[in-house]
Amino acid sequence: MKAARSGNDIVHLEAVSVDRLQTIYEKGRRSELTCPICGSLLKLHIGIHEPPYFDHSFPSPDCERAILESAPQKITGVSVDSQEHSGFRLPKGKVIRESVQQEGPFMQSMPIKGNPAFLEKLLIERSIEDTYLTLLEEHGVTLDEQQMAAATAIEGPLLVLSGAGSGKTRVLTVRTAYMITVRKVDPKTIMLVTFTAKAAKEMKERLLSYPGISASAVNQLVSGTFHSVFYKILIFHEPEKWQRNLLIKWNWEKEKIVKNAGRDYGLDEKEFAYDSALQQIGLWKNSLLFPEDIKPIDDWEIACAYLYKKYEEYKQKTMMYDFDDMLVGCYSLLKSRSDLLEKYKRRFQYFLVDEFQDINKVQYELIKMLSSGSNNLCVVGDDDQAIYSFRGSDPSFILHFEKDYPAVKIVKLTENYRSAHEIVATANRIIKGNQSRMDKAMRAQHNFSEPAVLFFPYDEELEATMIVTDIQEKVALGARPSDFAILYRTHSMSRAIFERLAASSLPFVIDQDAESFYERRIVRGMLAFLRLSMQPQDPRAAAAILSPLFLKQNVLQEMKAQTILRDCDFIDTFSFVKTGLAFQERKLKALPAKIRSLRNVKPIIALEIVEKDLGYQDFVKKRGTEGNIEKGSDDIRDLKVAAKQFETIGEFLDHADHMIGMNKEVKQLSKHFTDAIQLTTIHRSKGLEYKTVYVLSAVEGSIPHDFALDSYRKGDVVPLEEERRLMYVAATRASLGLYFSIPQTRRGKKAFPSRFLKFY
Ligand SMILES: Nc1ncnc2c1ncn2[C@@H]1O[C@H](COP(=O)(O)OP(=O)(O)OP(=O)(O)O)[C@@H](O)[C@H]1O
Repeated sequence: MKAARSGNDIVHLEAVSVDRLQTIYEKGRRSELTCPICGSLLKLHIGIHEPPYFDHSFPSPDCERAILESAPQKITGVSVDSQEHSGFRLPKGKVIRESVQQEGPFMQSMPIKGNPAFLEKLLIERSIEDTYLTLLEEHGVTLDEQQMAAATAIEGPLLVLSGAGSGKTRVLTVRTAYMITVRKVDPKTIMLVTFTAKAAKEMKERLLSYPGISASAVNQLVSGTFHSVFYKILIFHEPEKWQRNLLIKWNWEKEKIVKNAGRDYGLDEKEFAYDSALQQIGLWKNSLLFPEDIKPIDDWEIACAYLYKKYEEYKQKTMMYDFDDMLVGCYSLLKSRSDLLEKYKRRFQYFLVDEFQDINKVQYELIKMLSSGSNNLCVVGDDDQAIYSFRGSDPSFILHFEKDYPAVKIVKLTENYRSAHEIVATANRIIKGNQSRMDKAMRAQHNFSEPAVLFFPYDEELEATMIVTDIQEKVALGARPSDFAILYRTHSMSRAIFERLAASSLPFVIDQDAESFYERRIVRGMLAFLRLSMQPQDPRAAAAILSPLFLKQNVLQEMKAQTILRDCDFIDTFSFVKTGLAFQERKLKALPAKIRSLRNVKPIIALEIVEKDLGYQDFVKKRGTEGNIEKGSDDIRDLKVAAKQFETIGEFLDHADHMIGMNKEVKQLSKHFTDAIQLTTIHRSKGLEYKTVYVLSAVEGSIPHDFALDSYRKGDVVPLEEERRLMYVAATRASLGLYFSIPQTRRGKKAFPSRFLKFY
């Protein structure tokens, strides 16, 4: 149904501008839309596959006909008491004739076309026949020709280039089983390194289910992450140096140490991005660059290099160490003790390294050193899925593996067992745009799905609505919530989808470290102005706006005293604050009236005032939050998009508080839910698979991210290529359904489709 009554107005969808759809949708949720004919409640349905319509549960034939035939061009602009149409009288109401021209009509979704046709796989004669592999096949563990080659070539260096969904986990486990059962390799001499502890556990469990593999053999394998394997070596040889209670486990502990050092250096605790500095320190360390090796190129690196030096000194003095020290420590130990190195070279004869594309310098050097005796090094990875360079991972180790190991045998796993043909073909077209990669194309094993879909919501709000509606439709048809994943480039993009899911009855899970959008530092600071306008007596709201006003925290004491002395609220006290700077005091005198004015305007206007009139924009720029990935100014723009839906400051703040509470609740539930929609970053989705995947905001600036575009403009293509790999990883998580959202506006500005999808 295309028309609905909203108060005294008749809303006709074909005459509604696309930017108003979300507001109309919200009206439906609040039961403010009715059928103009029979008065039943209506909801606006905005899904992905069909144009929006009003959902009328039991329409009478009269409702249907009258509405169907009331084309907007015939009735728009007419303010009527009642109107004769096709023999029916439409009740009193002014038809909303909107500015369709203003933002344009709703844009219909479209399938990605032009993929090559699906080719049935030809049955290839097997060249490797092996009794054990036949036995495994009888257990349901089949291998294709390439997988078999990778599983059985156990001597010498081997690079297994495993495309997405090509069964590398299967290859690694079968290879291990094959070595133990057929080639009689002593499990104690096998080192199996995985990217996560979970992956190691899963592999061991799979191995145990294979014929001929005993629990004791599995227990004797040396397997785990780089950290766990090398830490064991360290505590065996230097127990006094690596005491467990001296391990710095958490980031907040590290932050405390560097913040102390930063204070002496004059860095502001609230304003300096210590988390990014710690990331930079880790990156240097994992690249085997020590404080004395750093040649800083700008102020930021000078500050980080200072903190790095102080951080290392602190650890040395207190005998403490962190996770990065484990690898660097083991590297130094083996470098300085040739006797030990020889011992381990003899002990380990076979090396298997998973996710090799994400290896960093210290990990690579360790493995190279240890395997230099036997030379039996098998590395498995996909250069197209290298997405961790910000942590020091370096895809050039996989790309140039042949240089270090000229005798390497390369096996390419190109059969994709996970995703349907249309998804694989789309992913192939995405990744083909990268220059720096090994040439290969994945081939799907089945063709059981529709093409991937592009859809074009007006903004982030409509994007969230359309996705949730689509999931609701699919769940109604029998899909399980855990079939779905909603993936995004950065966590801050998940605000709207979180809100829409929270308002639905669909179960969903989020990452444990995912903070609520409304708790982000920049957002919290901006909301504090609004809070103070509503609660002028609240010392916490007053304290929260001191930094943005470039005032020291101890000013609060003076303000508290003033509230008592002058019997006034905190807003008034700003005009009495003495800073010794005439221009600042003049500004502060004008502040109370401005802050008080906020409560009487719409939230979006209030935020504009805070941003421009009250200097928040300057504060964000000056505090140095305009870093690489997360920009403070983006948070402001995101907050303004969220605020647009609310009429009063009170409603908006209640909503923000409710969402902060919901975030905690959902995180708690996320620990227990098994059948739930997954909301996560593309980085975190690596290695996982879902039936249906939605990729949020596949537009320029989001993916590829702005910082990669900046680098590209300056002539550096490397970050852009990593962004393309991220898009590839996102696409290849889907087995049956893949949706890219291309909002027409993002953060309040016109958006342009991601260059990675420019083939449609
Ligand atoms: N030879 C095979 N025949 C049938 N199914 C297979 C075969 N090999 C692997 N699979 C299945 O294909 C899917 C993908 O395998 P797996 O998860 O090991 O891929 P992957 O290479 O690790 O993927 P990614 O790198 O994209 O995370 C799994 O469901 C696995 O059981």
